[in-house]
Amino acid sequence: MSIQRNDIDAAFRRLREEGRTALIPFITVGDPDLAATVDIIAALEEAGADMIELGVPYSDPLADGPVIQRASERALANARVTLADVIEVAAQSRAAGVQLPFILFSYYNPILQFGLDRFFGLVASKGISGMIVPDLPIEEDAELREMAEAAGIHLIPLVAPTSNDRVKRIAEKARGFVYCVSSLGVTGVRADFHQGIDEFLTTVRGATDTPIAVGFGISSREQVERFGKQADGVIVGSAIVRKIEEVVPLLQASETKREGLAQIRAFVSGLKG
Ligand SMILES: O=P(O)(O)OC[C@@H](O)[C@@H](O)c1c[nH]c2ccccc12
Repeated sequence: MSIQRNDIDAAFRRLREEGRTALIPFITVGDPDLAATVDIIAALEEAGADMIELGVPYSDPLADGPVIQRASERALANARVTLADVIEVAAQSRAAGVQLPFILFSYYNPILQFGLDRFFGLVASKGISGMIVPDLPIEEDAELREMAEAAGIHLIPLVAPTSNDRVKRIAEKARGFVYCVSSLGVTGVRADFHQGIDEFLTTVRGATDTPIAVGFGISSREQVERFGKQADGVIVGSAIVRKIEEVVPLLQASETKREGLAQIRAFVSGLKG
Protein backbone atom coordinates (compact mmCIF):
# COMPACT_ATOMS: atom_id res chain seq x y z
CA MET A 1 0.00 0.00 0.00
CA SER A 2 1.60 3.29 -1.05
CA ILE A 3 2.36 5.96 1.52
CA GLN A 4 -0.23 8.33 0.01
CA ARG A 5 -3.04 5.94 0.92
CA ASN A 6 -2.18 6.39 4.56
CA ASP A 7 -2.08 10.19 4.69
CA ILE A 8 -5.84 10.70 4.79
CA ASP A 9 -6.52 7.51 6.78
CA ALA A 10 -3.76 8.37 9.28
CA ALA A 11 -5.14 11.90 9.69
CA PHE A 12 -8.63 10.60 10.50
CA ARG A 13 -7.22 7.97 12.87
CA ARG A 14 -5.23 10.64 14.73
CA LEU A 15 -8.23 13.00 14.86
CA ARG A 16 -10.47 10.23 16.20
CA GLU A 17 -7.91 9.45 18.93
CA GLU A 18 -7.83 13.16 19.83
CA GLY A 19 -11.62 13.42 19.67
CA ARG A 20 -11.34 16.18 17.06
CA THR A 21 -13.18 16.90 13.80
CA ALA A 22 -11.14 17.46 10.65
CA LEU A 23 -11.28 21.00 9.27
CA ILE A 24 -10.97 20.65 5.48
CA PRO A 25 -10.70 23.94 3.55
CA PHE A 26 -11.32 24.10 -0.19
CA ILE A 27 -9.37 26.69 -2.19
CA THR A 28 -9.09 27.35 -5.91
CA VAL A 29 -5.46 26.91 -6.96
CA GLY A 30 -4.07 30.00 -8.73
CA ASP A 31 -6.45 32.41 -6.99
CA PRO A 32 -5.13 35.06 -7.24
CA ASP A 33 -1.94 33.40 -8.59
CA LEU A 34 0.14 30.25 -8.12
CA ALA A 35 2.74 31.80 -5.79
CA ALA A 36 -0.04 33.13 -3.54
CA THR A 37 -1.61 29.66 -3.40
CA VAL A 38 1.60 28.12 -2.02
CA ASP A 39 1.61 30.80 0.71
CA ILE A 40 -2.11 30.31 1.39
CA ILE A 41 -1.69 26.54 1.81
CA ALA A 42 1.03 27.14 4.43
CA ALA A 43 -1.24 29.68 6.17
CA LEU A 44 -4.11 27.17 6.22
CA GLU A 45 -1.86 24.57 7.85
CA GLU A 46 -0.73 27.14 10.44
CA ALA A 47 -4.39 28.02 11.06
CA GLY A 48 -5.14 24.41 11.97
CA ALA A 49 -6.50 22.86 8.77
CA ASP A 50 -6.23 19.06 8.82
CA MET A 51 -6.27 18.43 5.06
CA ILE A 52 -6.94 20.62 2.01
CA GLU A 53 -9.08 20.33 -1.12
CA LEU A 54 -7.01 21.84 -3.97
CA GLY A 55 -9.50 23.01 -6.58
CA VAL A 56 -8.61 22.91 -10.28
CA PRO A 57 -10.09 26.09 -11.84
CA TYR A 58 -12.63 25.25 -14.50
CA SER A 59 -14.48 27.32 -17.08
CA ASP A 60 -17.80 25.58 -16.52
CA PRO A 61 -18.09 24.94 -12.75
CA LEU A 62 -21.69 23.65 -12.83
CA ALA A 63 -21.94 22.91 -9.12
CA ASP A 64 -20.32 26.10 -7.92
CA GLY A 65 -21.93 29.25 -6.61
CA PRO A 66 -20.74 32.78 -7.55
CA VAL A 67 -17.86 32.97 -5.03
CA ILE A 68 -16.05 29.92 -6.38
CA GLN A 69 -16.99 30.74 -9.96
CA ARG A 70 -15.21 34.11 -9.54
CA ALA A 71 -12.20 32.36 -7.99
CA SER A 72 -11.98 30.09 -11.04
CA GLU A 73 -12.24 33.11 -13.34
CA ARG A 74 -9.40 34.89 -11.46
CA ALA A 75 -7.18 31.82 -11.59
CA LEU A 76 -7.84 31.26 -15.29
CA ALA A 77 -7.43 34.97 -16.13
CA ASN A 78 -4.33 35.67 -14.03
CA ALA A 79 -2.40 32.49 -14.48
CA ARG A 80 -4.26 30.24 -16.94
CA VAL A 81 -3.98 27.58 -14.25
CA THR A 82 -4.04 23.99 -15.53
CA LEU A 83 -4.33 20.62 -13.82
CA ALA A 84 -0.54 20.26 -14.19
CA ASP A 85 -0.09 23.54 -12.26
CA VAL A 86 -2.30 22.27 -9.43
CA ILE A 87 -0.24 19.09 -9.18
CA GLU A 88 2.96 21.17 -9.14
CA VAL A 89 1.59 23.41 -6.37
CA ALA A 90 1.01 20.29 -4.26
CA ALA A 91 4.60 19.18 -4.88
CA GLN A 92 5.98 22.66 -4.09
CA SER A 93 3.97 22.81 -0.84
CA ARG A 94 5.25 19.33 0.17
CA ALA A 95 8.80 20.46 -0.63
CA ALA A 96 8.24 23.59 1.48
CA GLY A 97 7.37 21.35 4.44
CA VAL A 98 3.55 21.31 4.43
CA GLN A 99 2.44 17.99 5.93
CA LEU A 100 -1.31 18.18 5.29
CA PRO A 101 -2.92 15.54 3.07
CA PHE A 102 -3.86 17.05 -0.31
CA ILE A 103 -7.12 16.19 -2.03
CA LEU A 104 -7.18 17.20 -5.67
CA PHE A 105 -10.62 18.58 -6.54
CA SER A 106 -11.46 18.62 -10.22
CA TYR A 107 -14.38 18.30 -12.57
CA TYR A 108 -13.92 15.27 -14.80
CA ASN A 109 -13.18 17.08 -18.06
CA PRO A 110 -9.76 18.54 -17.09
CA ILE A 111 -8.66 15.05 -15.97
CA LEU A 112 -9.89 13.45 -19.19
CA GLN A 113 -8.11 16.13 -21.26
CA PHE A 114 -4.91 15.56 -19.25
CA GLY A 115 -5.18 11.77 -19.81
CA LEU A 116 -5.93 9.23 -17.08
CA ASP A 117 -2.64 7.31 -17.48
CA ARG A 118 -0.58 10.50 -17.43
CA PHE A 119 -2.59 11.82 -14.46
CA PHE A 120 -2.20 8.74 -12.27
CA GLY A 121 1.42 8.33 -13.35
CA LEU A 122 2.06 11.79 -11.88
CA VAL A 123 -0.16 12.52 -8.86
CA ALA A 124 1.00 9.83 -6.45
CA SER A 125 4.62 11.00 -6.65
CA LYS A 126 3.58 14.63 -6.08
CA GLY A 127 2.12 14.15 -2.61
CA ILE A 128 -1.57 13.99 -3.52
CA SER A 129 -3.49 11.49 -1.37
CA GLY A 130 -7.07 11.79 -2.56
CA MET A 131 -9.32 13.19 -5.23
CA ILE A 132 -12.89 14.40 -5.61
CA VAL A 133 -14.62 14.54 -9.01
CA PRO A 134 -18.04 16.05 -8.34
CA ASP A 135 -19.55 15.44 -11.78
CA LEU A 136 -18.69 11.73 -12.02
CA PRO A 137 -21.38 9.51 -10.48
CA ILE A 138 -20.45 6.06 -9.16
CA GLU A 139 -22.37 4.51 -12.07
CA GLU A 140 -19.66 5.92 -14.38
CA ASP A 141 -16.53 5.96 -12.23
CA ALA A 142 -15.36 2.31 -12.49
CA GLU A 143 -12.30 3.07 -14.67
CA LEU A 144 -11.25 6.09 -12.60
CA ARG A 145 -11.77 4.15 -9.34
CA GLU A 146 -9.67 1.23 -10.56
CA MET A 147 -6.80 3.48 -11.61
CA ALA A 148 -7.00 5.54 -8.41
CA GLU A 149 -6.87 2.38 -6.29
CA ALA A 150 -3.86 1.11 -8.24
CA ALA A 151 -2.10 4.48 -7.76
CA GLY A 152 -2.88 4.57 -4.02
CA ILE A 153 -5.10 7.64 -4.44
CA HIS A 154 -8.40 7.74 -2.49
CA LEU A 155 -11.39 8.49 -4.73
CA ILE A 156 -13.75 10.36 -2.39
CA PRO A 157 -17.43 10.23 -3.43
CA LEU A 158 -20.21 12.72 -2.74
CA VAL A 159 -23.59 11.77 -1.33
CA ALA A 160 -26.53 14.16 -1.15
CA PRO A 161 -29.71 14.14 0.95
CA THR A 162 -31.49 13.04 -2.23
CA SER A 163 -29.14 10.07 -2.80
CA ASN A 164 -31.56 7.80 -0.86
CA ASP A 165 -31.04 4.16 -1.88
CA ARG A 166 -27.73 5.02 -3.57
CA VAL A 167 -26.16 6.01 -0.24
CA LYS A 168 -25.22 2.41 0.61
CA ARG A 169 -23.66 1.74 -2.80
CA ILE A 170 -21.73 5.00 -2.73
CA ALA A 171 -20.61 4.61 0.89
CA GLU A 172 -19.43 1.02 0.35
CA LYS A 173 -17.04 2.10 -2.41
CA ALA A 174 -15.81 5.21 -0.63
CA ARG A 175 -12.11 5.61 0.18
CA GLY A 176 -10.69 8.32 2.44
CA PHE A 177 -14.05 9.74 3.47
CA VAL A 178 -17.62 10.11 2.25
CA TYR A 179 -18.40 13.73 1.27
CA CYS A 180 -21.90 14.41 2.58
CA VAL A 181 -23.41 17.43 0.82
CA SER A 182 -25.43 19.39 3.39
CA SER A 183 -27.83 21.04 0.98
CA LEU A 184 -29.15 20.81 -2.54
CA GLY A 185 -28.04 23.28 -5.19
CA VAL A 186 -24.62 24.84 -5.64
CA THR A 187 -21.76 25.65 -3.24
CA GLY A 188 -22.06 28.83 -1.20
CA VAL A 189 -22.43 30.13 2.34
CA ARG A 190 -25.83 29.29 3.85
CA ALA A 191 -27.72 30.12 7.05
CA ASP A 192 -29.68 26.87 6.99
CA PHE A 193 -29.32 23.39 5.53
CA HIS A 194 -31.45 20.63 4.06
CA GLN A 195 -34.29 19.98 6.53
CA GLY A 196 -33.46 16.25 6.71
CA ILE A 197 -29.69 16.79 7.18
CA ASP A 198 -29.46 15.12 10.60
CA GLU A 199 -31.29 11.94 9.51
CA PHE A 200 -29.23 11.96 6.29
CA LEU A 201 -25.94 12.02 8.23
CA THR A 202 -27.19 9.25 10.52
CA THR A 203 -28.03 7.17 7.42
CA VAL A 204 -24.58 7.69 5.90
CA ARG A 205 -22.90 6.97 9.23
CA GLY A 206 -24.83 3.70 9.42
CA ALA A 207 -23.88 2.69 5.89
CA THR A 208 -20.07 2.63 6.30
CA ASP A 209 -17.09 2.58 8.68
CA THR A 210 -15.30 5.05 6.38
CA PRO A 211 -15.08 8.55 7.89
CA ILE A 212 -17.76 11.02 6.79
CA ALA A 213 -17.35 14.77 6.23
CA VAL A 214 -19.98 17.45 5.63
CA GLY A 215 -19.70 20.31 3.14
CA PHE A 216 -21.76 23.06 1.46
CA GLY A 217 -22.67 26.29 3.09
CA ILE A 218 -20.55 26.08 6.24
CA SER A 219 -18.98 29.40 7.26
CA SER A 220 -18.96 29.77 11.06
CA ARG A 221 -17.49 28.13 14.15
CA GLU A 222 -21.03 27.32 15.35
CA GLN A 223 -21.81 25.47 12.12
CA VAL A 224 -18.45 23.65 12.28
CA GLU A 225 -19.23 22.62 15.85
CA ARG A 226 -22.75 21.53 14.95
CA PHE A 227 -21.62 19.24 12.15
CA GLY A 228 -18.57 18.12 14.11
CA LYS A 229 -20.95 16.30 16.44
CA GLN A 230 -22.18 14.04 13.63
CA ALA A 231 -19.26 13.88 11.20
CA ASP A 232 -15.51 13.21 11.26
CA GLY A 233 -14.78 16.25 9.12
CA VAL A 234 -16.20 19.56 7.97
CA ILE A 235 -15.42 21.11 4.59
CA VAL A 236 -15.39 24.91 4.19
CA GLY A 237 -14.93 26.37 0.72
CA SER A 238 -16.83 29.52 -0.25
CA ALA A 239 -16.40 31.26 3.11
CA ILE A 240 -12.61 30.85 2.86
CA VAL A 241 -12.52 31.65 -0.87
CA ARG A 242 -14.54 34.80 -0.10
CA LYS A 243 -11.94 35.82 2.51
CA ILE A 244 -9.18 35.22 -0.08
CA GLU A 245 -11.15 37.37 -2.55
CA GLU A 246 -11.34 40.14 0.04
CA VAL A 247 -7.57 40.17 0.59
CA VAL A 248 -6.47 39.67 -3.04
CA PRO A 249 -5.21 43.31 -3.24
CA LEU A 250 -3.09 42.72 -0.12
CA LEU A 251 -1.75 39.40 -1.44
CA GLN A 252 -0.71 41.00 -4.72
CA ALA A 253 1.55 43.67 -3.16
CA SER A 254 4.78 42.44 -1.56
CA GLU A 255 4.58 44.95 1.30
CA THR A 256 1.06 43.83 2.31
CA LYS A 257 1.15 40.10 1.43
CA ARG A 258 1.88 39.10 5.04
CA GLU A 259 -1.16 41.07 6.25
CA GLY A 260 -3.34 39.33 3.67
CA LEU A 261 -2.12 35.90 4.77
CA ALA A 262 -2.61 36.86 8.43
CA GLN A 263 -6.26 37.71 7.73
CA ILE A 264 -6.82 34.34 6.03
CA ARG A 265 -5.12 32.56 8.94
CA ALA A 266 -7.25 34.47 11.48
CA PHE A 267 -10.49 33.63 9.66
CA VAL A 268 -9.70 29.91 9.38
CA SER A 269 -8.42 29.52 12.94
CA GLY A 270 -11.62 31.28 14.06
CA LEU A 271 -13.61 28.43 12.52
CA LYS A 272 -11.95 26.02 14.92
CA GLY A 273 -12.77 28.11 17.95
O1 LIG B 1 -18.27 26.36 -0.86
P1 LIG B 1 -18.97 25.63 0.28
O2 LIG B 1 -20.47 25.97 0.32
O3 LIG B 1 -18.27 25.82 1.59
O4 LIG B 1 -18.90 24.07 -0.07
C1 LIG B 1 -17.61 23.38 -0.15
C2 LIG B 1 -17.22 23.41 -1.59
O5 LIG B 1 -16.76 24.71 -1.88
C3 LIG B 1 -16.14 22.45 -2.11
O6 LIG B 1 -16.11 21.21 -1.48
C4 LIG B 1 -16.49 22.40 -3.56
C5 LIG B 1 -16.01 23.30 -4.50
N1 LIG B 1 -16.61 23.07 -5.70
C6 LIG B 1 -17.51 22.04 -5.56
C7 LIG B 1 -18.39 21.46 -6.49
C8 LIG B 1 -19.22 20.39 -6.04
C9 LIG B 1 -19.14 19.93 -4.70
C10 LIG B 1 -18.24 20.52 -3.75
C11 LIG B 1 -17.46 21.58 -4.21
